[in-house]
Amino acid sequence: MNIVVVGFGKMGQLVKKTAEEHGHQVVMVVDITNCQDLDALQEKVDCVIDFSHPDNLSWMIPYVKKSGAALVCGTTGLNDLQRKQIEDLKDSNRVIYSANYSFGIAVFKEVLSLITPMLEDGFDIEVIEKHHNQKQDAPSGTAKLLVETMNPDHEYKEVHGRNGMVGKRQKEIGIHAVRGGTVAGEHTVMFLGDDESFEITHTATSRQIFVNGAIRAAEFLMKQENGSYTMKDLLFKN
Ligand SMILES: NC(=O)C1=CN([C@@H]2O[C@H](COP(=O)(O)OP(=O)(O)OC[C@H]3O[C@@H](n4cnc5c(N)ncnc54)[C@H](OP(=O)(O)O)[C@@H]3O)[C@@H](O)[C@H]2O)C=CC1
Ligand SMILES: O=C(O)C1=N[C@H](C(=O)O)C[C@H](O)C1
Repeated sequence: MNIVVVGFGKMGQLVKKTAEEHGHQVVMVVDITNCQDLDALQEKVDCVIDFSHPDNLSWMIPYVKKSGAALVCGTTGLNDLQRKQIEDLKDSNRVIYSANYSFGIAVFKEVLSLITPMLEDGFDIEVIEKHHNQKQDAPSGTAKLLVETMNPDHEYKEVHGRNGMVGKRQKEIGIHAVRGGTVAGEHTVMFLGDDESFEITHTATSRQIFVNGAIRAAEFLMKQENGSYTMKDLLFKN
């Protein structure tokens, strides 16, 4: 597969290395400074893999539409319009967006879909995410994804941190972001009841799990028709 890697930070560098180890060709590494050079690229591009910054979407979306390349997007901190622009590619391209390409989080999400309705009465929900001190967005895209999964109809108020005279807890999900050191990513959902509580934690001990998932997603897209896919599709179809 011929791949264009967008962003050459911590993730982009590992995506290039791992894609090449899988026998794929990284035909260009692009960011906002050289994206205009894509037009001169001789090779056909099969897939664009993006782990960078939301600003890159302004040129990336027109590029994938024009070229027909598949898109694997992992950049977080997107606004609603940017999420919709990615989703809208389903009519013209093969696309997958996930705030977390690890298989553990894909399974975690399925578990939450199953158990949250059972715990609605009597358990308070809090989410804690921990990341390295270079992370630019908060809360993490994964924390948002887990909250969306538990709160599809917005029945719970989403409360980011607490400070001051906040009053008694309402029907809410508390979301807390911790930043420090080199933590690759940890997400905990806590269910706190009367005289009992439990929590589920996913810990990434390196970024390689995200990269492996993203490359597997790209390989999966190569076998699909145009459409928008999710990590759940990879769990059950691959
Ligand atoms: N979905 C998933 O599984 C995962 C998602 N991520 C997400 O991937 C993204 C990148 O993470 P990571 O590699 O750790 O971050 P880095 O900061 O290491 O790299 C970010 C890249 O984006 C570029 N960039 C920064 N600011 C801008 C801007 N304003 N406009 C255009 N490009 C910009 C940087 O270029 P320069 O070096 O020139 O600043 C760099 O190439 C983040 O959104 C992160 O949350 C991360 C891990 C897993
Ligand atoms: O920036 C990171 O590092 C990560 N970002 C993603 C997120 O925002 O959820 C995924 C992962 O936790 C690492």
